[in-house]
Amino acid sequence: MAKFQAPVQKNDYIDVTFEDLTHDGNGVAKVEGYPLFVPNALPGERGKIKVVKLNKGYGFGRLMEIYEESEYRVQPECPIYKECGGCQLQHLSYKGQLIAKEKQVRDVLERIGKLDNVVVHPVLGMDNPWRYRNKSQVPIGEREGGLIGGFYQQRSHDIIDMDACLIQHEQNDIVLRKVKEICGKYGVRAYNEQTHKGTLRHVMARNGQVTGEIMIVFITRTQEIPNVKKIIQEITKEIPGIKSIVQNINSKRTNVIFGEETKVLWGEDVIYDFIGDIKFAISARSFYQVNPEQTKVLYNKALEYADLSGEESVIDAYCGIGTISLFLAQKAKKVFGVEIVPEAIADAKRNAELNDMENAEFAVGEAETVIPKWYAQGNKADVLVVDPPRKGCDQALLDTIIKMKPKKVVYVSCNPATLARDLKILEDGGYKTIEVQPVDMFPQTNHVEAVARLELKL
Ligand SMILES: C[S@@+](CC[C@H](N)C(=O)[O-])C[C@H]1O[C@@H](n2cnc3c(N)ncnc32)[C@H](O)[C@@H]1O
Repeated sequence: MAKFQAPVQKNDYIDVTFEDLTHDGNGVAKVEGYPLFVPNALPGERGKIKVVKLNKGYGFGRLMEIYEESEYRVQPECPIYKECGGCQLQHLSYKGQLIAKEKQVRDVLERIGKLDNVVVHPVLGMDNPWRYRNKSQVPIGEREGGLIGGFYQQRSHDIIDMDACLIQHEQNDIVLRKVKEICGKYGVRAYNEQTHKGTLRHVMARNGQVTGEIMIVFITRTQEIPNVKKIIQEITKEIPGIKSIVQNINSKRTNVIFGEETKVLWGEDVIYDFIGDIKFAISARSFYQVNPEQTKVLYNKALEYADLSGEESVIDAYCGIGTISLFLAQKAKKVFGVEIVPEAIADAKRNAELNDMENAEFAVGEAETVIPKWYAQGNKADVLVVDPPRKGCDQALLDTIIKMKPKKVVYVSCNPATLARDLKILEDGGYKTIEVQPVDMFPQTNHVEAVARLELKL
């Protein structure tokens, strides 16, 4: 077999023009068609790079000098942007981010979904693309006897201590600073991955941005937290708005954050928040969208695409705590939600009651198991909504949708690549993708959400 020969050598210094941006925020330059991915470079820029790694079909470079800057390049706002892995696009203006995200969605729909003619609308962005996150979840470490907490440095497990995160709601910054200070003062040791000793692994803070209610979750290796009573006393005194303090125990040697056991240390087991007029109870383990302002935009778009008259039976697959289900239930005859996390389904049932909605029912289980079972029992939906995790829908669910033939499918996605893959399967199975609306739920990062409207072809 012929040995692979790249048109450049490792450690070469070369001048390039950047043509594109990858989905993970790297600039792309091509040398004789061979792509080189370069962090921090932007489309339209010219500069000098050092070639640092060569793979068979692509390589990596380091940006050494920019000769011509993109009109969209800006100074990153955050002082730890370079070290922290949380944001990838702070060096691109917000207008530039929206243009790049629209292109990203359009490109994968064409490349993976083979959908050349689908209408992709401009991304719906935020007026203020900062301080939007309602949830902060950080690993805890130690330095000079005190506790530190923040993000892992890119491609490492070294913790960058963080006092403020500019995409985080200010309330969560305050909570995290206080928790580090108070727990450190009372002798709580951070968990050490190497020795598998110490107590505190992660801290999660979540706030209801409409209600101002706060939940803190301590994720610990051990059942006991030293001086826990004093810690709680001080936290509840120092943090206004605190409604719930919860402990989750994860005693395994693992990268997975949460363990199986969750117990309430103080206050309620949930906090409450509103999206639009609907009130939601949110427990520690339940998924809840991190950007509430844009969630309303996203759910209203899903509701618009479902185009309900009040007579429809609707299935909401991957329903979480029933957020989309209850939005749809306002306009549908009946909504059936399915979700794999039992705590989330308990929240969903509580949420239906909380809002006096009697036309929503919820089931625990895998969407790909429960929905085929419903179909086998003769149950059908007029409209089916899916909002899967990043890996997209399971093939068994897509097969059932194709057999069940709901007139409309609304696909909410946080990963354009799996969205495109699944739309292709649904298109091959008799659906037409009419339009796709990207929504920027995650400004400053490379992530983008999108909602697609599909109709059954006649
Ligand atoms: C992107 S979230 C969407 C949740 C909800 N629609 C919302 O907007 O808040 C995906 C949800 O799917 C759930 N999930 C993951 N795999 C699943 C599966 N195989 N079957 C059902 N639910 C699943 C997750 O627990 C999570 O709540």
